[in-house]
Amino acid sequence: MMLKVFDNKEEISATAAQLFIDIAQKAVSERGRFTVALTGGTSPDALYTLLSSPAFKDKVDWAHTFIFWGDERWVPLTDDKSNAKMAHRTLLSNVPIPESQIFYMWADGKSPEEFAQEYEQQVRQVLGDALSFDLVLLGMGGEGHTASLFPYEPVLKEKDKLVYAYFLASQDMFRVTLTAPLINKAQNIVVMLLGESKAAALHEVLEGEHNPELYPAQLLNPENGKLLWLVDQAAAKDLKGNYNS
Ligand SMILES: O=C(O)[C@H](O)[C@@H](O)[C@H](O)[C@H](O)COP(=O)(O)O
Repeated sequence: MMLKVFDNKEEISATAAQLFIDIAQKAVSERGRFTVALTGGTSPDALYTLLSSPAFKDKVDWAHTFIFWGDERWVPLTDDKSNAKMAHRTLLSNVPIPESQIFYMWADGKSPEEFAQEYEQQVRQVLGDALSFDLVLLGMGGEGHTASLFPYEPVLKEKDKLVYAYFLASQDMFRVTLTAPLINKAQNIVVMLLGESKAAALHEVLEGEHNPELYPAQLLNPENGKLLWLVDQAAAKDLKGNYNS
């Protein structure tokens, strides 16, 4: 695990954009394609905008890029609550990626559970036996959830399914999420988080007792890949360890 602390969102976004490009270029040169799971929330919008800007856009081989999501709210893509809507507006509508290589976590007229099974098949088809994303981008909520791995939900104990759908009663909506076992097969997991509201949870996740039921982000533990936290000073303020050395 590595953690880097930055002064502001611009610096986090610029670092994440360069990482995205480096990982994409390495994946395409070694395996002929780049597979990435995007994240929602407000943390990645500047990253997505940067990636689609003239300075960065041509550095990613979009024709060989496959886009998935770490999690999604079960709402139509036009709904403001859709994680994909923001990614589409800031990134995907501005880069030359084939529509067939964008795997939205939503389909009309299906149950979320049925959809999750189909999404798992698509993940298996694209990732092959290794089931390893080149990059999984994530955020973290102020109570320690990541993707749609929310505290005390049965999804936290899922060992077999790669993609899981369930009704999140506290938010009165269905969620679809990659499970921890799949996320942990990734080559690179990058978690971006900003703001004081994340500070207590970040401290507990990284330095508190192991209790992933309460702090699901503790489930992030890549099998062979790397885990990198990109955080701002406010989110890092309760950390005791020295991570920047
Ligand atoms: O699906 C969701 O409810 C959100 O996408 C959520 O998981 C978000 O990613 C984190 O809470 C971090 O949010 P911020 O990036 O806005 O801090």
